[in-house]
Amino acid sequence: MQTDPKVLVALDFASEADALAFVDQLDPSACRLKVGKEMFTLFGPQFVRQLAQQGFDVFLDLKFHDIPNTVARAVAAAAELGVWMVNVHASGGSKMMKAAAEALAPYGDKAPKLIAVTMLTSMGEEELPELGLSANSQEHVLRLAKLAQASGLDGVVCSAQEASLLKAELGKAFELVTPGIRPAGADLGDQRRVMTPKQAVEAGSDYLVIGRPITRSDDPLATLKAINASLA
Ligand SMILES: O=c1ccn([C@@H]2O[C@H](COP(=O)(O)O)[C@@H](O)[C@H]2O)c(=O)[nH]1
Repeated sequence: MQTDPKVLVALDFASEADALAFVDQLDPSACRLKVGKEMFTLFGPQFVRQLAQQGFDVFLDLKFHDIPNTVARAVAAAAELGVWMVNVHASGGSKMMKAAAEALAPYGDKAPKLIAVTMLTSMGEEELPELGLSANSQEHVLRLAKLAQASGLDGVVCSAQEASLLKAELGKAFELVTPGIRPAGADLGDQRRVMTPKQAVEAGSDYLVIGRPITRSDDPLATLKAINASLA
């Protein structure tokens, strides 16, 4: 068993009972859990507390993006919930990210890791011009990641395709959380900038966010076990 599991299973279920039945089969030493917008909107903070009480590290993936005061209060509320990681959008800017980091300072070593979303892994480079951006995806992600680092954040959400560049430019300690992970041959769904679990870790990903390839697999436990084995 691992002491610092790299796989964060994305719990994107429409039913709380189905999610809890799935979680009951998991071991906190084999994976961490991610709760996103669907489950938090449906089942709220009590659902998150329950996962934490079952011994899981929880990444609360609500991608806060608002004025600095609102985001600061939201990340502090996440810290009160006892989550392990929380995130904001880097495109909210440095004032917003600094306010979030300052709001977590009083929690000391109990503070959740604070990370910033750079460019969604569902987006392809060809979508940047419609946002008024002339950079390619590596340049865009690097720019936002540098801003997040300068704002005092612990790391970023990016695609594993940008991981080696970010590690080289921003150093080993700046943590990279990478969704868009697909075992070889798996359905991509709406993900565009993808890599396999093994490639992602080799490229420098610290944590791999994996949802449907595990939760919708015929045998989710066997799939998780195979992914963990591929990383060993
Ligand atoms: O850039 C991002 C940011 C967040 N996500 C979230 O990760 C999971 C991925 O699920 P899969 O089923 O493995 O595609 C999902 O909860 C997203 O909201 C992301 O995919 N990309």
